[in-house]
Amino acid sequence: MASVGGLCERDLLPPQSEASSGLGNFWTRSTGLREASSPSSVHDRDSQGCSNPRFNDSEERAARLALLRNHAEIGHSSSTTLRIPTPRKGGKRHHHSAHGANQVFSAVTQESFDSESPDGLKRFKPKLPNGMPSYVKIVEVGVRDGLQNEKPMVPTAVKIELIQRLANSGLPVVEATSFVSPKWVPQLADAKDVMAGVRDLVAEAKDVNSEQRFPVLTPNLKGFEAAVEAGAQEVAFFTAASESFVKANINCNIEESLTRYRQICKAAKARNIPVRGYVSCAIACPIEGPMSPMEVARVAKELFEMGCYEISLGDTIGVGTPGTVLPMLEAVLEVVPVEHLAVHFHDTYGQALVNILVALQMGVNVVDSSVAGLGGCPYAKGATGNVATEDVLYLLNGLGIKHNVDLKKVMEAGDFICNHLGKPSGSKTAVALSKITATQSKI
Ligand SMILES: CC(C)(COP(=O)([O-])OP(=O)([O-])OC[C@H]1O[C@@H](n2cnc3c(N)ncnc32)[C@H](O)[C@@H]1OP(=O)([O-])[O-])[C@@H](O)C(=O)NCCC(=O)NCCSC(=O)C[C@@](C)(O)CC(=O)[O-]
Repeated sequence: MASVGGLCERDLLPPQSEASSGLGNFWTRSTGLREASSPSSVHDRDSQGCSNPRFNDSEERAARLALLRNHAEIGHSSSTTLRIPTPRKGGKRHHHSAHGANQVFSAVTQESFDSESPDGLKRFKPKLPNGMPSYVKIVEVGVRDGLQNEKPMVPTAVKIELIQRLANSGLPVVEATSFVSPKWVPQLADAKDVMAGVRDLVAEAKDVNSEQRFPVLTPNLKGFEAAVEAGAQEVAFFTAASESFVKANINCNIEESLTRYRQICKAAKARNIPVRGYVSCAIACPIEGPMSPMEVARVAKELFEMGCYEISLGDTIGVGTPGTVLPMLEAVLEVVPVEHLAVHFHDTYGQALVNILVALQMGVNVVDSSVAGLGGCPYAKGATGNVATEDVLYLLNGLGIKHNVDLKKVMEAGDFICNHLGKPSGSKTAVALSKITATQSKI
């Protein structure tokens, strides 16, 4: 077993792992519905690049939502309530005495250990709620969303090396930079040079028909043309559910942003370039406060209908909890199929992972994250970066969900950029694992 810096591979796994194959079977057994498949390649996707149709029709989706409600009863009044039912036996609420509860607990824990772990270590077998995807695509946004918030200029060579390291970890998507106004985002003024530095990586990914993509942000046609000229093979644009945020971020209103993006979609379609769309402030806006799920859904639907193959729903300031994320996702799922959705959580209040769990339960299988939790929001004081990629990988490992990313290499990329920035990692997983030595570790 490989060991790096006192860390060995098993340290990178939570107290259970590698059981993704059982997940889908469990889903199929419990529901009688078709098992969701992992996308073999993003190139297999439909005209705008989508595959892995997780819900073919609204009946399946309704069935999943019904299942979810069994786990968490959802109130449909204006303030949503989540109620986790207590265990039932014989149709009645079942109350354990303290002694009984201990007996039940020890039986459960013994059953839950996997005695056939290949390395002889005790691991918990994943015991998952229904409806989880068997594969999750991670969209790494640290180089763009993370670094755009850093005041000191990061040298182009450091950005290029960071992209190379992240790509080398197996991450299927690494957002490389933004072709935005350098007056608005000075940190990314070197977009053209960054793309020149990763040109070989981008070309190689295309040549070998690999899954790997290096999209760039483009806020208008000018940015799109510059991105294409610099060799971009995929672009993303961004609007929001909040008028004030759109004005602050791209100096126009929501409708004007949609008009710009229809132009980009048309130009991108002519060149066969896949387009991703972001809806910021999907939960709340730093200027306007809480957002209506219906407005988030309306904007997401517009982006989907104009040709975005994926819509990423951003909790830009990281204020969401399952209580607000769930009704937002429900509203969006009414108008955009789940296989076209991604979630993008910032972790300001430490809610990102639990929100991701809710999204997974809803069938979403694309998660944006940022190495070492880099980032923030220039319009919201105190807002922290995206959920750390390392933390998402640890969660997925624990759930037995495939992701095809090497956590150790992501941690090394995180060390690289944190050393450069002179700041500690924002990833709890990276911090914890970096303190564990191979001999100490029992996990
Ligand atoms: C959209 C604009 C350009 C409008 O800005 P504007 O000032 O209204 O634009 P303009 O058309 O009047 O042009 C002003 C100047 O910018 C130039 N310009 C115009 N366009 C470009 C371009 N593409 N690339 C380079 N230069 C450009 C243009 O040529 C001109 O140059 P000048 O004549 O003054 O020398 C500006 O507001 C902008 O660049 N905004 C970008 C803001 C940004 O990048 N925000 C962060 C990304 S969003 C985000 O992080 C959220 C997300 C996606 O992660 C999800 C989440 O967390 O919710």
